[in-house]
Amino acid sequence: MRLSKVSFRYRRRDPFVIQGADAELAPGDIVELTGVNGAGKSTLLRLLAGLYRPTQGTIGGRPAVVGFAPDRFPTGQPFTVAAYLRHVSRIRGSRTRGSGTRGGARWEPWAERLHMEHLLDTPLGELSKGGGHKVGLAQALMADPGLLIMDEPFAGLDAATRAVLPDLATEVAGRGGIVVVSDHQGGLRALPALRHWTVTDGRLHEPSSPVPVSDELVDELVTVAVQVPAGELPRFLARMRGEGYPAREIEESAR
Ligand SMILES: Nc1ncnc2c1ncn2[C@@H]1O[C@H](COP(=O)(O)OP(=O)(O)OP(=O)(O)O)[C@@H](O)[C@H]1O
Repeated sequence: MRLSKVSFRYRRRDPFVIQGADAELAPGDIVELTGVNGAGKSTLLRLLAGLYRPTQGTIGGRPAVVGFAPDRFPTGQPFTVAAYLRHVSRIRGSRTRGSGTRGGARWEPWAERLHMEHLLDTPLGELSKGGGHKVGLAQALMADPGLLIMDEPFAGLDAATRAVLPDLATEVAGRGGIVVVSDHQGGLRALPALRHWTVTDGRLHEPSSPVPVSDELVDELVTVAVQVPAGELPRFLARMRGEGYPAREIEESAR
C-alpha cells in the first residue's frame, strides 16, 4: 500500500491538516502513529482506511478488507452489544472470502478475547468509553482485515484487554495484514519490528527510533477517594474498571 503526496483539508479554504504524506506499507507491517493532540493522527488514519479521500495525492494498493476501530465508537444506535455484533457479522461474513461460515463472520471468539461477555446485553448507548472501544475492536477484527486501523485503542481499556492488543496486532500482521495504530501510551512498544510514524504540523515522518513516551502526553496519575452507598459499590467498581481505572475498595482501617 502506498501514499503518494497525500494532502487533506476538511473544507476548501481551510488549512491542510495533512500535507504531502509519502509512505509505503508492506504486508506484515505494524505501525505506531504518534503526535500531539490535534496533529492530524485521526485524520491520517481515516485517510488510510478510505473513509476520507485525499484532497491531493493518492493512496493505492489498499487491502480489500479494512477493519477500523475508531477512537470513539458511535453508540447512538438502538442495539444491544450482541445484537450489533450479530448484525455486523452478517454484513462482514457475506463480504469475507473464505470465512468458512454460513451467514456471518464469527463474533463470539472476539467477545471472549476482548473480555466483553458481561457487556453483551448492554444497549450501545449505555457503554462506558472502554466498553465502546471493545465493540469497535470486535467489529474491526471479525472480518479478518487485510488492513487494521486502531485509533487510540488503549484509551479507557481495562488492563486485561490492553494486554491482549499486541497479540491481536501480531496475529493480523502474521497473516499478511497491515496494522496501523495511533497510540501515545507506547502500548505496542514491546513488539520487535514495530515501525514508528509521527505527525508534526501535518507532516508525516518516520523517525529511526521511537518518539519517547513523554510525560507531557501521558496523564499524571492521581488518587481520589469517593464515597458511595454500600449497596452500589459492586456496580460502581465494575463501572470504573470497565472504563479502565484501577478502582478498589479502601479497607475501613485505612479510611
Ligand atoms: N470533521 C472535522 N472538520 C473540521 N476540522 C476537523 C475535523 N476533524 C478534525 N478536524 C481538525 O483537524 C485537525 C486534526 O485533527 P485530528 O483529530 O486528526 O488530530 P489528532 O492528532 O487525532 O488529535 P487527538 O489526539 O486530539 O485526537 C485539528 O485541528 C482538528 O480540529
